[in-house]
Amino acid sequence: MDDCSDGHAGQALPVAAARERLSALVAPVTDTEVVALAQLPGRVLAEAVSSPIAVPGADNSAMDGYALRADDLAEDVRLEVIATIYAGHPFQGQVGPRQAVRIFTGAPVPEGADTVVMQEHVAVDPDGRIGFTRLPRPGDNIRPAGEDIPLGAEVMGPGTLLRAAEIGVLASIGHDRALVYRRPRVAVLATGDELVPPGQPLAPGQIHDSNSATLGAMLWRLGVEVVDLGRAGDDPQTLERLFRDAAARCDAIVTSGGVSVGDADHVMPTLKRIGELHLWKIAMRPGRPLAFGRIDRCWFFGLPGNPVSVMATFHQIVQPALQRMMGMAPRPPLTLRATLQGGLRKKPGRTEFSRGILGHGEDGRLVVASAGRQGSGILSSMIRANCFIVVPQDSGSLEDGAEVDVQPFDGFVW
Ligand SMILES: Nc1nc2c(c(=O)[nH]1)N[C@H]1C(S)=C(S)[C@@H](COP(=O)(O)OP(=O)(O)OC[C@H]3O[C@@H](n4cnc5c(N)ncnc54)[C@H](O)[C@@H]3O)O[C@H]1N2
Ligand code: MOO
Ligand SMILES: [Mg+2]
Repeated sequence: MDDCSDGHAGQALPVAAARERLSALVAPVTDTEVVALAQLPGRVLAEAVSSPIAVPGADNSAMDGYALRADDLAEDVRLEVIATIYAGHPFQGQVGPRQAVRIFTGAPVPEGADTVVMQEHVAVDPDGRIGFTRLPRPGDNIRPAGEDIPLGAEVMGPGTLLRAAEIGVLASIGHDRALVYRRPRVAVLATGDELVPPGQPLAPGQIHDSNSATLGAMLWRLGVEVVDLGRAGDDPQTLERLFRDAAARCDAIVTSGGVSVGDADHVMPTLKRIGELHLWKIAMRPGRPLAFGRIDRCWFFGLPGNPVSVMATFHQIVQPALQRMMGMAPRPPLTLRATLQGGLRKKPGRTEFSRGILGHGEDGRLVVASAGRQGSGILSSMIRANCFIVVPQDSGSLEDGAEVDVQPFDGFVW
């Protein structure tokens, strides 16, 4: 059965269309809060930030050496050293003709001087005067005021994901906090009568719930607030109660399992009954029977139960939508072209995200090979893989040597 009887979603939607539908519906969380620097990694900036200062604030030395006047650059000249300047200790005086100052990296260049010679290129006479063993060019080794950030420059805009570099720039312009969007609160629920939490023994027919752990890790890496709802059995009443509770206090719910067409698959009908179903089934493999909708103001992502389907649908569908909720500017996944080694079996009909191992061939070109068996229950192969090989929906099997798109796991969520 490939139909969704409410008419919202008939055939499985192509991946690009599913992404478009989600991004048209899901809006950023609008609440903001002020957060201190140490808590900023992974947060999203909610305002434009301009620099109240120039960075650096003054011309300063890039080397340990001597600051002097370019006019005095000559082989046979001798300069009198009139002061020593350390970083943090500006010199108030002037450097006149035939004068130099001893200067260290980061120290402000005094008035009159316009060139720094590194100390390795200087000979010091017994009387303390200096000459050159190698002549610098005029202006050498001076970092001009504002060379990193001019006074008043806008350094980043709203929607910027704050990583180490962004947080460092905020610090460099003197900000010890930033206005950021509130982190979306995302509930995680694993469904299935067979599920037992890790740490407890298995009875016959049971399996450990790995999806909660995988989803928790991916959501943590993404930077949302995770609410772990644990596990629910395949019972519509229980699901309804948990969905309603989560919808009342979360911005999104991510479930796994029970979303296909089996008699114990109650997630999609429950969502339809108590909320809105916007989309069911995406033409992707793994991950076809994904259900997306909302309950009141809470977005709902019903992911398939198979562990690799969870990771693939999270990467392709859930993550971009949550990034949008986080207020982030869209970041399409990095896609590279590589030469396939060894071929790939595929039937036309769904875009396939095959686990691949990407590297360089002998001629230096990018090559990719299958990470092994591609069953959607084979989670351990995600450890070996370092990319998805993206095989288009209408494509059949690919031969050895075919050119393919690959999406490297970017270290952000994986
Ligand atoms: N007749 C059809 N059967 C199936 C179809 C179909 O189109 N027609 N689609 C298949 C595809 S594709 C997928 S994907 C799965 C999705 O099934 P569900 O979302 O209903 O997931 P479950 O049936 O609950 O579980 C599938 C599989 O995953 C294991 N699982 C579930 N939860 C967890 C967990 N938290 N941790 C680890 N493993 C979990 C579960 O035991 C099952 O083995 O449906 C196909 N069937
Ligand atoms: O869509 Mo499913 O994840 O192929 O087994
Ligand atoms: Mg099922």
